[in-house]
Parts: sequence; C-alpha cells; structure tokens
Amino acid sequence: MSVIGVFALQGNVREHLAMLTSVGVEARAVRRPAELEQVDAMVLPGGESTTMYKLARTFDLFEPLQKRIADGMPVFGTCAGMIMLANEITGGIAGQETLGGLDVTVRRNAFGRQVDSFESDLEFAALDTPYHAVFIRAPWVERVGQDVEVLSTVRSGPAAGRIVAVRHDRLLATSFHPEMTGDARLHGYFAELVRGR
Ligand SMILES: NC(=O)CC[C@H](N)C(=O)O
Repeated sequence: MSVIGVFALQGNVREHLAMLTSVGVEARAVRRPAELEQVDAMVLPGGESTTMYKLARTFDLFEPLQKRIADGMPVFGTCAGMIMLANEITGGIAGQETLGGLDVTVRRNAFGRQVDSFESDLEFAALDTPYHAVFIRAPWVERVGQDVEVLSTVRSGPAAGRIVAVRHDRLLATSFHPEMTGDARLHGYFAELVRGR
C-alpha cells in the first residue's frame, strides 16, 4: 500500500491526515528527512507559504523535498502548498523560495481584501458534481505551462475564470482547502494518481 506523507512543520496537518485515512490511504506526518524517505507521495497543506519555506529550510526538508519532486514523487499542494509547488510566484516576500516542480505562475493572496476568504461551488474536470471549495487568503494560477491541465476555474463574481486547480502529471494543486469540508473526493483522486504510478 502506498504511504502518503503530510508536510507537518506548519499548516492544516491533522485535517489532511484524516482525509487521506478516510480514502483508505496510510498517511503519516513528515517533519524530518528520514520520515520523507518512508513515504511514496506528499501533501503540502495550506498555511503560510513564507513560514513553510523558512521552516523547511531550518529543518533540512527543503532540498530533500525538491529532490524527491524532481525524481517524480507525486505531490498534492493545497493553498500555501500550491504556492510551494509553483515554479514561479508573484506577490511573495523578498527572498521567498518555492520547491517548484509545477510549471505555473501563482499569485499569492490573489483574491484581494474584500474576498479574503470565501466559499464557492466549483465544476471539476474529474468529478461528476460540483465541489464546495473554501478559499482562505488564497492564491490563483496566473500562467500555466504547456503541459499543465486546468482542472477548475472560479465560475462567477469578480474572479470568474481564475484558475484554482491544476494538474501536471503527478503534481496536483488547488488554491482552496479540500481538507476542510469533509468532501474527500480530491484526496481520493490524488490517492488514485499515486496508486497508478
Ligand atoms: N490558506 C492559505 O494557505 C493561505 C496562503 C497564504 N496566503 C500564503 O501566501 O502562504
């Protein structure tokens, strides 16, 4: 059985572990390089990407994670985790680094102040019925590379058309928090992607 790790230095760790367990996956918190070696795939949770990258550096996880991603490990990045996966970001703090791997440009805190946090029903390429998504100071995707598939965009309102879920091969990323609504379909989708490898 595949083991999926959750980056556990910062962010919504428990919620992701619970969702992964609910779709029949063995899930483990990852805080150390030795723990990273024990997993087949990773979830990078929502939280605060500026803190995440600093903690990843401090706890010597940054480079091992980068290397695993470059070697083909499947990763699901949510919100701050999407920022961490992006090859390029805008609106980052000075010196903010990302792990990269996903050929997209992501804008941090893109939805602006008046809609700092909001909820929306999204159509999803891979799902039969809409997915109720929770956005919290969320990023959006401003540019997608040639091989990146857009899975979902905002349907209405001032941000209509903005890209909020993408996939490139084994890398999956959402602007919103799929661990917060009790709908485990995206964790299931990721688990399938991991099993398929
Ligand atoms: N909910 C979140 O993960 C917010 C992301 C946060 N705004 C960041 O830039 O990292």
